[in-house]
Amino acid sequence: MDAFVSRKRVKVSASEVPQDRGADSEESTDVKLAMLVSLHPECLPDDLLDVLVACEGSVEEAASLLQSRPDSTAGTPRKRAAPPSFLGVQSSLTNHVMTKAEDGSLKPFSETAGKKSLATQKGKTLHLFDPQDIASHTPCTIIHNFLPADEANVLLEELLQESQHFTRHEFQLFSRTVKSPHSACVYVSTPEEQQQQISDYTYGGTYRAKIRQAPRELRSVSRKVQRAVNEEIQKRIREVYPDGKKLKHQSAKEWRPNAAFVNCYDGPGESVGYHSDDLTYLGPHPVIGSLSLGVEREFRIRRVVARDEEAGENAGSPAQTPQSPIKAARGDAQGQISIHLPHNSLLVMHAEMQEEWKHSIAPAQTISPHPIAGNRRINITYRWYRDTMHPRYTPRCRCGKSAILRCAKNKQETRGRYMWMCYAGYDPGKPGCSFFQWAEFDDDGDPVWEEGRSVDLAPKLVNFASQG
Ligand SMILES: O=C(O)CCC(=O)C(=O)O
Ligand SMILES: [Fe+2]
Repeated sequence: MDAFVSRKRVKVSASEVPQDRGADSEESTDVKLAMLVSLHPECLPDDLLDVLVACEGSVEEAASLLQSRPDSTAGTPRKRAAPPSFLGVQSSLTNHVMTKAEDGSLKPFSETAGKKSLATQKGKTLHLFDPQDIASHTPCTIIHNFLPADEANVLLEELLQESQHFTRHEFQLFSRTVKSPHSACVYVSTPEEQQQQISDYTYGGTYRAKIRQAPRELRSVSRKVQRAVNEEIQKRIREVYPDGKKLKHQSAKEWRPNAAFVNCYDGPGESVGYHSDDLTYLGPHPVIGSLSLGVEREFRIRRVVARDEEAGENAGSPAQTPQSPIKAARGDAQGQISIHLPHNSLLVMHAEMQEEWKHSIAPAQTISPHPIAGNRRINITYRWYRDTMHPRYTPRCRCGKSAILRCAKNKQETRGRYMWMCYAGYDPGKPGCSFFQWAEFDDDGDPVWEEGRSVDLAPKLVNFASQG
């Protein structure tokens, strides 16, 4: 996961400043907001943003202001509104598009707006349930009741057992150590890979000590996930992408998961802030298969709006770029879309997702307990790390660490280009070296290195499905 964690921006000298570095200032607002959300998951992000603005962007001041105010104080951010009462009711997932009305209650979308244009407004949430609506208006597709019921339960039980080993990612916020508002663990296929992940791979810029070998059900289910995700990718290409062709830099190969992040959200307050997933090992335009088990929760997404797009003539009407082949719900540049993820649903985050959208699991005020998981939700994101992006091949910054890959978002001239950056830009408290290099990829999204560089030495991660 590309961390919602704080990333202190490193100043680089003028000669090293790429045109798009302005993207960072926009990013940092998100990151600052994510910090506040992780500190105050009970508050609405919009309200936290107001506090952040009032404190002229100082997270430290905003955090101390929020801390010092009793709940009853006027101006204190509102507590989150109660979630819809139909949370957890999987059988009603047909053709209901709900949106929040002025008074905060959920109303059928048809009552609050014209049926055809799925419009969201700043600060509003558009709730989508129907797989067809989700496929048409978001960069995701969903399959409900994905596994046979028994198989889903066995997998859930296995991962609930595993969850005793999960840890909370810790990060530094000024003088405080802040913990991620949910626990997680990374899984790979073999003990050798486990070691390699600990020593070579970073997550959101930091090395992780907790990597485990994928247990039986997690691997076995991956075969079904692999098949379904490949089918969904082909369907997406045929039905949605321009000229029925894969996106530029999207891999043309079969999607073969070889790593999984498993998250546990224990209770309604646990969450993950808005982020996009780290591209460093996935490469450009990755596809991710995300299986949800246990308590139903809301997966919220919002499109990343470049500053020039927001200020310019496209404001309120997101551009339809080649990478963004679907016309997103109008105005969702400002509002957000909520996709409800019931037990045993497979969400496919398609190739256009990570570069152009951010996603989160919003805290809920109430949840419907699950008969096996109680208050817990388990989520597995099956990922395919590219052999060609092994940390032995990717550039090292002047700190001697593997650089991280990011996509430029802000300026029209450079939007969509990729860059290698010093990992410390993600790790607050570390000065970093301000390393920067544009990243070049071929049409299939594999890196193009300078001539003579060998890329056959690193051990390849083993595909889960190829294991017994
Ligand atoms: O829990 C989820 O559905 C999303 C998790 C996620 O975003 C991640 O692991 O990067
Ligand atoms: Fe994520």
